[in-house]
Amino acid sequence: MEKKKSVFVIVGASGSGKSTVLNRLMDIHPSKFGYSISHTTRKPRGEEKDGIHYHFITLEQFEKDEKDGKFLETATVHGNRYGTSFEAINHVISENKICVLDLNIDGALSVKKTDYNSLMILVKPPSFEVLEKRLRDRGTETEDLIQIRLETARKEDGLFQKHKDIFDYTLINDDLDKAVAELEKFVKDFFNF
Ligand SMILES: Nc1ncnc2c1ncn2[C@@H]1O[C@H](COP(=O)(O)OP(=O)(O)OP(=O)(O)O)[C@@H](O)[C@H]1O
Repeated sequence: MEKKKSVFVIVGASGSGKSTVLNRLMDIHPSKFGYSISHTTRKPRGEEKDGIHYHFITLEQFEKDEKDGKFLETATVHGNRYGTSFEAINHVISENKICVLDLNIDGALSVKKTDYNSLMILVKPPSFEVLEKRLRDRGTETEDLIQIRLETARKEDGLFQKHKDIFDYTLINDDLDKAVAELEKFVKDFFNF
């Protein structure tokens, strides 16, 4: 029997607009999608609650879970560990929702190796110039960080090109309304709703 389609993977450079298009799509179809709750070794900030924003765990626990194969993918950001567990993904699926995963290329390749039946979308800005402008206008990063993100985006672009076969579709995020409409159509066709 064909495995149920249940995972929606979105990949793209920082600033390509992944969160923006996803949020729009989830606003249009609020009950269809769910984010898996990640595990992290970093400390909760402000109002963050364990089991809601993240599963906050110790480094020891993280390393044990990693060794036990509990994570689909892990990453280290600013010295903190982050991981997406199979359990967290399966929890979303058990609620009859499509599990949305915002991943880097390694994470996407990991999903490909599982037996999740997934839709893989690559989001691209229309050009590096536009990407630079959007990162700058977003106003969330210092100039140094913008330069680092742009350099990363150029490197990542090579990797996306190398692994282009894993993607079902490349969404060029130029005009936002058009990009969201295009994505919505593709997602509805794939997940059949
Ligand atoms: N089609 C678009 N037209 C104009 N601006 C856009 C468009 N899509 C996204 N943006 C803007 O570009 C900026 C980057 O978008 P967003 O934060 O969604 O990127 P992201 O890929 O999720 O980045 P990160 O990986 O860093 O979280 C935001 O300020 C957003 O409002």
